[in-house]
Amino acid sequence: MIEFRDVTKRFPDGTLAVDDFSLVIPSRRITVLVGSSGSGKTTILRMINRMVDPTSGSIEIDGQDVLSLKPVALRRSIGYVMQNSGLLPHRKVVDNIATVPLLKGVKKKEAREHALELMDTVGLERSLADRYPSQLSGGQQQRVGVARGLAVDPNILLMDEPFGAVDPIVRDDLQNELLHLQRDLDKTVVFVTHDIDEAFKLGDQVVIFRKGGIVAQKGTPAEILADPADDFVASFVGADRGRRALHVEETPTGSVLVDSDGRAAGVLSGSPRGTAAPSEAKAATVSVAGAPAQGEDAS
Ligand SMILES: Nc1ncnc2c1ncn2[C@@H]1O[C@H](COP(=O)(O)OP(=O)(O)OP(=O)(O)O)[C@@H](O)[C@H]1O
Repeated sequence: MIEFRDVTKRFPDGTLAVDDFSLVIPSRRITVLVGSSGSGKTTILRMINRMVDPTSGSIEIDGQDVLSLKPVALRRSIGYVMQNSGLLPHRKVVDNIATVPLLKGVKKKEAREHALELMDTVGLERSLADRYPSQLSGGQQQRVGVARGLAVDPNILLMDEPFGAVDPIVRDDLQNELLHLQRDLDKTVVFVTHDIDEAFKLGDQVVIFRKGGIVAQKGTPAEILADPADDFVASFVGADRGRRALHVEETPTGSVLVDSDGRAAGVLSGSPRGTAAPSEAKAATVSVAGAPAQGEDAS
């Protein structure tokens, strides 16, 4: 579990990037930070691995204050995937993936072998191993970025708009692969995006920011869709335009909240079957399959 407590970040030039931010990020789930540009999402992400340190407040990973951990060691133990993949242009794919293990002293042969296995994991042909990043498509480069993020077998994977620069079809593929990976590898993923559709697709927990870094709402996608906190959230998630107008469909296993595209947005429980209408969903317990269990904190 990662916990932000009353965290504020003011940069030396006076910019208040994060103001009194608190959040619990459950282990082995995907938490998505989504919202306006400049609302502090990247700064929050970077405070987890000490690329940025808070001005006040605390950030704990499994009860340990990150400020008590050495920044370099912490950074090398947490996966980080960024937009445009951040690959080193003069290094082959396999060496890009092996960068951090090599820095940590893993033998070259072993690091390369593991890198090839990671190429399998993220759906890259091993025949691409000796290419340079510029010889790959954007989607392939992002997969290399994900493989590199996984190379130290981190418990935590930070992803800063990792799929922002690829076309919608490739993006959809990469999102699906991330969901599969998460199911198989059980990482704690913190994911930053501008795209609310991406946030709802990937997030077990979604945190919506408004301008000024204020948290407008946090919850499971189903909770947010069923009960937007205010007009800003309703507009941001499209609920006000009916784009996501929710209705309840009965299935053999219970009541399922379905959006206007026919996608299941969540499962309703706590209301008698057949009686839950969208407006009543507020009163019901809404949960998304795979959402964090209460009190779970192991990583
Ligand atoms: N090193 C820095 N020095 C001064 N101000 C900074 C620095 N890094 C970020 N900021 C400012 O802090 C605020 C939050 O930036 P941040 O990058 O965290 O937002 P964001 O929500 O990730 O934005 P985007 O979605 O556009 O990437 C912005 O006003 C930004 O200009």
